[in-house]
Amino acid sequence: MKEIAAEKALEFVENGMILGLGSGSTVRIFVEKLGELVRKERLKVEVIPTSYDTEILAVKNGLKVSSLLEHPEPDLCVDGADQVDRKLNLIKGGGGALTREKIVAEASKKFYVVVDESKLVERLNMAIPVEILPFAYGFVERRLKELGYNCNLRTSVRKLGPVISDNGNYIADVEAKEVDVEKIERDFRVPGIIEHGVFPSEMVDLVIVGRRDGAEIIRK
Ligand SMILES: O=C[C@H](O)[C@H](O)[C@H](O)COP(=O)(O)O
Repeated sequence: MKEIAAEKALEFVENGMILGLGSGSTVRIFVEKLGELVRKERLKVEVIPTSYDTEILAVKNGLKVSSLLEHPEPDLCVDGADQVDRKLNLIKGGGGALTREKIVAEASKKFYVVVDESKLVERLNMAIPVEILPFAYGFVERRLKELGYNCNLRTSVRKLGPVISDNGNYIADVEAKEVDVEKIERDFRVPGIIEHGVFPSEMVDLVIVGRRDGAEIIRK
């Protein structure tokens, strides 16, 4: 179903485009398919990856990697999500790439999200990935606790200590009693929080949902 969503997103790619590339398993499929398309159709496309993972994959698939310095306004950003609600608010950052993802999504003229149907939820309800400057961690944890949130530093069985993001920061998964998008935007304005994984629906142009029987496009 991820493949169906990725395949559909390819239909929006045009010759000459600068494409923001998100991160995660759905985007990985999109990147491989994009590489094939660019080779086959000899398209001139440049990409701006949002993680080392996507960057390496893009290069291996023959895509020309660029940056926001050269192209501060990409034409289209394609990215996955961990959860999507009915209004098209998202939670992202399951892979810890949320900060660069939010930057590239916001910089781009269009932001399209590719998900399989398991990501659609009535209400956002998972812990929110948050990128935190290590220097500030103790303070951020305390402040979030005062505001009623539970902060869990992300760890991995393959590494001692906290997971470190591509930007050299900690990633925490923050439990909220309720994911109220506007409240999160207010509450998470804490010095030391670099970015959080709630992407408000205003950022999103459309969501492509891969289903067993084909792709569904949800617009706002
Ligand atoms: O940090 C990771 C990203 O936000 C991903 O886009 C998100 O976790 C969805 O990934 P996947 O397509 O693997 O479910």
